[in-house]
Amino acid sequence: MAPQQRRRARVDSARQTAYEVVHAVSVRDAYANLALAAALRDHRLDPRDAAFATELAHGTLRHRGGYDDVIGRCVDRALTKVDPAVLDVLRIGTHQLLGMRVPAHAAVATSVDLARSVAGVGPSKFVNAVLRKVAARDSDGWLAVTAPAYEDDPVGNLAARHAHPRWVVEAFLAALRGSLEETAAALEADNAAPRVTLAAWPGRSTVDELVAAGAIASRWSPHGAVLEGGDPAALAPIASRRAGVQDEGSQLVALALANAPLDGPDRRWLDLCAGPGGKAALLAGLAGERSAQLVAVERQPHRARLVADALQGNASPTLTVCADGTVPAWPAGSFDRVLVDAPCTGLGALRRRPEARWRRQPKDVAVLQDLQIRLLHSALASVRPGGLVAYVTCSPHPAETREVIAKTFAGRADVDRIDARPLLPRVPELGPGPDIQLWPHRHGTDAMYLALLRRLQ
Ligand SMILES: C[S@@+](CC[C@H](N)C(=O)[O-])C[C@H]1O[C@@H](n2cnc3c(N)ncnc32)[C@H](O)[C@@H]1O
Repeated sequence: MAPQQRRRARVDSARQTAYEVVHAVSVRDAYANLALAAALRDHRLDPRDAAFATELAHGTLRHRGGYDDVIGRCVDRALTKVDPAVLDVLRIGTHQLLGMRVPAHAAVATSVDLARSVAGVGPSKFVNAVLRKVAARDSDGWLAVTAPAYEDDPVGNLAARHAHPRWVVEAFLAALRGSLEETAAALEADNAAPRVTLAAWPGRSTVDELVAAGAIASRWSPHGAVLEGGDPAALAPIASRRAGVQDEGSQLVALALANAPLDGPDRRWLDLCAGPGGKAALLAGLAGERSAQLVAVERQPHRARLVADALQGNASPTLTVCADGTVPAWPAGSFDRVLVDAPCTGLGALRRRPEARWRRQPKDVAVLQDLQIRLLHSALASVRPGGLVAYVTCSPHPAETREVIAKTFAGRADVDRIDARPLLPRVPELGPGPDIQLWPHRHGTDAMYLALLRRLQ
């Protein structure tokens, strides 16, 4: 198509912004939050248009699997044969039709304009024809076609209804010990935007300062505060890097490790998987209050730099090391407390990463489990006898949580499990123990998992 032909279509900036984000995720595997921030900057949208573009991009990405099913029933070829740019326009149009209150004529007309702009006149006619078919039913009408009946296949029904891949629903159901009702609540919670939570890093700022700046003290973390609206970066403690944006669940698991009773010395703390440094910043402040020192390890150089930045300004000395945590670069038994915040699927943080549920694949789990077990063995080698190890994931998938613990324990008589629940005495519904599972639908936090272990000899 000739460039002048593309230029003729008038596309509003909000939809153009959403398209750029959705397309960057589709073809470049971009992170939606980074792509959205860049696109919002480029297009300088006013707050109302920015909110519309954000909902359009996030909603489209969140529901992508379900929308592809609908679109697939409205085209005469496999979706792999549709131009990726055109497919993304169709997805954005479908979200306006089925997920937002955009009138059908506006959703179709603006999508036709967008298709003409990004792909040409021919594809814009195709988009018009397909979206008219999509518009023939509403969301419930399409679910009646695409979702299996709950009575026949409850997992398939929940997957379609709440826009999650089937394997993720199965993992949540297993983590929630077979409760379909709670699984539905967990899936629903994943589709709501989380509140912005802040952490006042001990020794650098206080919750009172965050409250004075407009936030509300958190329910459980004594270092947390919730910002109901506005840009967190505009708050003085955040701008001056004395506080950070951090989910309350992340704060709670770090606090459980820091507050667990420990016999003997308590001077050397290790964060084995520290990038980008949220928990390290909190732990470093807590360690400093007890004259302990935090060593933060991260394998990726650019993420190790982020850790060093986050720790800059900590009241007591810290050390950031760029290294592979599975190969300890320090003598065995060097540390008193060790955090393994293991690389994981991130299925516990789907609220913040709308595209992640469709990007992750079941085969990722086995690869990650192998690394998680190796990191946990390494942590157990790094802690002194009597010392504590916290194994943490932001995933509730049993293969990344209780299975990792069970497999690591197999053949080891030198490790004990500690009931972590009493360490968070005010937090309800932590699970049957001894480990802790937080959930968005129960706690309003990411689905963080924590197992606390003590090295015996
Ligand atoms: C879940 S993230 C940690 C989040 C971090 N604790 C925070 O609160 O900001 C896991 C991190 O482990 C790092 N990682 C992966 N493999 C590693 C390894 N073998 N050794 C050390 N770090 C590793 C990843 O690059 C990633 O930054």
